[in-house]
Amino acid sequence: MAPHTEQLSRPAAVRLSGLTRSFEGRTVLDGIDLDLPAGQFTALLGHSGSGKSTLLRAIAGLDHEVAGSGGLTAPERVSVVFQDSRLLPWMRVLDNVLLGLPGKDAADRGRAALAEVGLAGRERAWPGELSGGEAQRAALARSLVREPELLLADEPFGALDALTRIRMHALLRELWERHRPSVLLVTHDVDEAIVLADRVLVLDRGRIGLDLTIDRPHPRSYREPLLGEYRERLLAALGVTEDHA
Ligand SMILES: Nc1ncnc2c1ncn2[C@@H]1O[C@H](COP(=O)(O)OP(=O)(O)OP(=O)(O)O)[C@@H](O)[C@H]1O
Repeated sequence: MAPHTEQLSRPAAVRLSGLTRSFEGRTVLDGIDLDLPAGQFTALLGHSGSGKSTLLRAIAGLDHEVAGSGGLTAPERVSVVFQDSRLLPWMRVLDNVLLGLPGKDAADRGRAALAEVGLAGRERAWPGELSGGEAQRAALARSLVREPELLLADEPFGALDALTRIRMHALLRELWERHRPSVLLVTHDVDEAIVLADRVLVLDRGRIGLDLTIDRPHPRSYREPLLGEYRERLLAALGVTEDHA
């Protein structure tokens, strides 16, 4: 894995400067400064209500009321994956993947993307016929076929069972290795962040409370003892002590 210093020398895919967001007078994001270098896999942790989705929506360009002293830059091709697949139930899986995709070779690209996520042969299935994990695979295919420079993922595995989650982790990391988009993964799960990401941010009281580089080779295992040190630092930043555990 490239060391953090090397990553920082790459051009920033996302640059936030003084990003602020309030709802009804309550400040949720309080002047966030952040660079996400191109091609970096970053995870964002934080308590429920800390503003993770708000930050992600701002970066995705979905929030027009966000304010910033120096602004917000993000790449043109951005894909977003949510906790639910958001597949349209009246369209077959391949048509969901292709929705709005230009080009004569779109269908071939869509089929290739489905094959990449392990859904070859399911092109004509209806979303309702897919399991939760398969639906999320289809959602990933829909994102990847657009060749995003930035993939924003908001708890994409939050609704899946533990075994499916582990398989999806391996798949996401594999897809990242192959396509190298910048990734910002919002999660509640400290282990998911440590196993997948090369950099983990903790959002706390409207600011980035901790910015941690996970300098360990991939693939990583949850049982890897050296990851324990990162886990402890992240849990401490989240205010989780042994008493809470
Ligand atoms: N459209 C909105 N109107 C009013 N308040 C909002 C709106 N969107 C978000 N908030 C508030 O902003 C705060 C941050 O919400 P956000 O969804 O970003 O948190 P989160 O860290 O993603 O939470 P969770 O982990 O539970 O999904 C919450 O207190 C929420 O109620």
